[in-house]
Amino acid sequence: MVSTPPDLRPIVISGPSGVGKGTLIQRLFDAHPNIFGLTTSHTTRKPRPGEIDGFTYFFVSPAEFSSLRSQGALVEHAYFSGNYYGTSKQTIDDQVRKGLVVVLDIEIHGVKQMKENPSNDARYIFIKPPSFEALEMRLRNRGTENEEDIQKRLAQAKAELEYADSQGNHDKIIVNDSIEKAYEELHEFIFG
Ligand SMILES: Nc1ncnc2c1ncn2[C@@H]1O[C@H](COP(=O)(O)OP(=O)(O)OP(=O)(O)O)[C@@H](O)[C@H]1O
Repeated sequence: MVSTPPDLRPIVISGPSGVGKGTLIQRLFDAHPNIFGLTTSHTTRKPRPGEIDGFTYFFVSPAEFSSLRSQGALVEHAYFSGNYYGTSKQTIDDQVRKGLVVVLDIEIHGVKQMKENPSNDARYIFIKPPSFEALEMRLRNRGTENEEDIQKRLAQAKAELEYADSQGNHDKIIVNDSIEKAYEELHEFIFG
């Protein structure tokens, strides 16, 4: 049976790096094919071999990115490691037009930018680690970052956790202790 969430607004999922956002989102997509849609970001980064323009990213020049930004075409944008990244209104609208519920996986600054504009009507979910130590262990066990990157991500995680602890910043906070329980809670929030 195809189940559709009762609330069709975009779902914004944030939380520190390594907390399990990607894992939870993948489960959601696998369990409910053709219900959710991901957006395609714009970036000024150069494509890597195998990356496809308009699919992996929309690859644009710094001038094009700046123009999109000044036109207000981006709902959120960030500068990371020498390049700009952003989500356009258009990519969200494209998915909505296909009848899909948009899921956005974005970091704290993006969440703040989206919330500054009330026309970005969305549901905000924060994924929290059971403890800071557990987060550090997950990041290390994942083995995809070097030590410097891990330290950067942990410093950023502190700011994200403080933001999440302030009242009213998210519609739902889920502690990802057991992945099964966290997924159940996510599912209940989205479909309940
Ligand atoms: N509940 C859990 N218990 C233990 N390990 C977990 C749990 N949830 C996820 N993990 C593991 O933690 C690691 C980080 O998960 P994931 O890559 O989904 O994080 P993320 O929040 O998407 O990170 P990033 O923002 O850096 O992409 C993975 O190795 C994943 O298998």
